[in-house]
Amino acid sequence: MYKVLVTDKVHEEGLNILKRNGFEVVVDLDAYRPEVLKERIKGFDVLIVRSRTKVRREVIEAADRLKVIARAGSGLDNIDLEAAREKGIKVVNAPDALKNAVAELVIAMMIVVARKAMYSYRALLEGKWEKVMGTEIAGKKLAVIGFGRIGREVTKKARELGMDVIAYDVIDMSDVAEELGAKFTKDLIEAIRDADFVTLHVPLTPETRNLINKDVIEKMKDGVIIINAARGEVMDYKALLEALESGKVGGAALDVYPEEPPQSEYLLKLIRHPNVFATAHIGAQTKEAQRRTSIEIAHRILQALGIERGEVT
Ligand SMILES: O=C(O)[C@H](O)COP(=O)(O)O
Repeated sequence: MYKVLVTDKVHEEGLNILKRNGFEVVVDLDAYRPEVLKERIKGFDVLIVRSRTKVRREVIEAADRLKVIARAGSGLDNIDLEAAREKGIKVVNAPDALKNAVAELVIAMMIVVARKAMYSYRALLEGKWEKVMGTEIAGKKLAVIGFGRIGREVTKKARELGMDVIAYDVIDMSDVAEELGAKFTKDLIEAIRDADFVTLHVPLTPETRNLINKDVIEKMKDGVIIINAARGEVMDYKALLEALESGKVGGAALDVYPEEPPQSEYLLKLIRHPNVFATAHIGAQTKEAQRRTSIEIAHRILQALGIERGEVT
């Protein structure tokens, strides 16, 4: 019988699929801490995590039976893929299940910041009636940085709302962009240069760490609005704070941070900035996405173990 350890909140529907297949499923939400996980992992064949659990080399090396690490979500930056590969442990994720949830949040964030709605709301809480003046998103130019599943979903929705989209990626995807009525470039600066809105959708890798740095921000249009629902580390938030303070950046919406929850002084300053709308990594936090993710991940686990047919990517 396969034993599964779940260290983050995962929808029960996917876990029930595993149980129906004879798996023993143990949910231990305290085991996400690396020092606990190192011990707890022993005896388990499958580990299911979200972004909170960091599956580092020490954990992987301490595992004695582990065959599959399942990321109930998309980003794999919290898993040491190299260490897993070395031990022959398969890593699976569910990149399709949450793209709509993230894309909807990104569209909402663009509108909230463009309309300065967060400012009006904060003022209202203080008893002030602030009829702030905003801008519309229709007819504006959006740069989508990273043209994977989420970037493409954002593009689709932004086009429906009348935005002009330019997509950037390192892989040529001009055909897909054309189908969605967007332009495509492999040149980051070309993508951001004239954009009114910039939204980030790259995975966190050594190549994308700090991708949106001070130099890149300087090349953006004055008053640009930046959205980050990808990973905090892909952008230099100290540079963003400076750019917000100087007025170079007109506003920002952030769902992710280099430390979660954010505690450093500059991050707290950033999320308290009047032109910032910030949320707590809720991109994939919808009932629909969590349900779909758990089901997708259950099937990928069954496939990885050869119980069900299908390709494991
Ligand atoms: O990469 C992801 O799947 C998203 O960022 C969501 O992360 P979470 O599952 O930790 O909420």
